[in-house]
Amino acid sequence: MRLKRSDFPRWFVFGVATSAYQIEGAVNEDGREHSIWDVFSHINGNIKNNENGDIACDHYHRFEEDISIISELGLDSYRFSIAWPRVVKKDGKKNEKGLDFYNRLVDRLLEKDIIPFVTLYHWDLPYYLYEKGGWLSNDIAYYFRDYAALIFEELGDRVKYWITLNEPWCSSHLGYFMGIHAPGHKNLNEAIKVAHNLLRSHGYAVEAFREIVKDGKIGITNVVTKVEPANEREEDYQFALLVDELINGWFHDPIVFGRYPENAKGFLKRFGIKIYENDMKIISNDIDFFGVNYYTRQLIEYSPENPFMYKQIIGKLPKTEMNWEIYPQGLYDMLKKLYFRYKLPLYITENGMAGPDKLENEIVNDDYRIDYLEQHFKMALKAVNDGVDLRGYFIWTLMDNFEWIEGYSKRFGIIYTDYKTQKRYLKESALWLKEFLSN
Ligand SMILES: N=[N+]=NCCCCNC(=O)[C@@H]1[C@H]2[C@H](O)[C@@H](O)[C@H](O)[C@@H](CO)[C@@H]12
Repeated sequence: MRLKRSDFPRWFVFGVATSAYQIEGAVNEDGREHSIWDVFSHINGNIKNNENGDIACDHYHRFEEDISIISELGLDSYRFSIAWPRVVKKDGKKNEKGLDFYNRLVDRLLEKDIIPFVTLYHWDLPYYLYEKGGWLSNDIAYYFRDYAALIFEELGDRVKYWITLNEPWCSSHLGYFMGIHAPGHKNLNEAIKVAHNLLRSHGYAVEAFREIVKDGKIGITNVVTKVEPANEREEDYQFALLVDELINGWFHDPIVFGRYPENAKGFLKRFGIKIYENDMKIISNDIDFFGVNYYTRQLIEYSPENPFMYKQIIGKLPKTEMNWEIYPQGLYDMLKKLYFRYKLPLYITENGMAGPDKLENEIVNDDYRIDYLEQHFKMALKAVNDGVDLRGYFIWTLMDNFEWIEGYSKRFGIIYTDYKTQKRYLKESALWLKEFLSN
């Protein structure tokens, strides 16, 4: 039975998502300062083919065209992020030209009847703050609060949906423990401290938001991975529960319950990791929704010979170009788990896949992406019908863009980006989406 837009409630929002560093380019234009990703991507070996976001999709100059495509597809909303280095200069003063770009972007969206959903931080920390300690410094929360307040003042009259942070798990664990994201540190103690300062920063921004944007809604977006035992063994089950707390609960519980998950805390303490509990009152300032970025599941197996006594197993389901299993059931499971545990409205703020997309005669036949999206749409609808207060779904992503350490080798877009010409081509999935949204 073919899924139709009218199967969803009328108020359900369909959107598409991007982030500043992945699409804007113009990294040295109009006084933009450098971010930790500008520095990290220019260090040889960090990014596949030593690529970087210097030009990306040149969205800084092509945003009108890109918004026209969003409008042409019939999407309700567009989620994008503000580049902190573009709007606050090293001396702390605001960068008028940077703010002007986002004002024009928002105004264009509103002209086209597209609801702006703004992410304040999607990983591009100003490098001048990193030099002062960055997310490791207690003071970062006050810098973030001041940056957030500036943006709320600037755009809050027209933007009513806000996300403080995108995926603090990635910023802390990939950036400070695994070292594969900027700034490339490999220290679990640092990662846990960074996670705490990210949550503190989130809390201070929410406090500022309540004073400045009285009629707005604010939340935080976490990547939510379904964690399952690799086998039916009790130990696998126990470690799956633990990993679920470490990667999911760690970034949700403090915001709703004002405390970190117990098992994960005990587990980290046994490895000598210092746990921070200050500012839990600020961290647990009420929010209006959780953003859910869903991609796949993780299979966990008890493995005593490993330092953390477990290991991740690669499952047997069909995979995307990122080698992530395609597992729509996990989306449904996690939407139910999040909603019934935290009782907060949810938006799927990212879901999508990297595919082997080839442009031939100006066509990209990505029927695998149509199937992926339809399967995940169905799981979202199932969750809504089962009582989950799910209010929208944003596809990751609008157009192929800079996929972090994968550079431009991975294509997640429903629009194909030809980086040589900067031409945009609607993939079959975009044409399918347009048809889906039209009925
Ligand atoms: N096992 N396992 N894997 C699942 C863990 C995925 C972690 N990466 C993300 O969530 C990033 C998120 C980011 O917001 C966006 O900027 C990225 O472009 C997408 C695609 O990569 C996703």
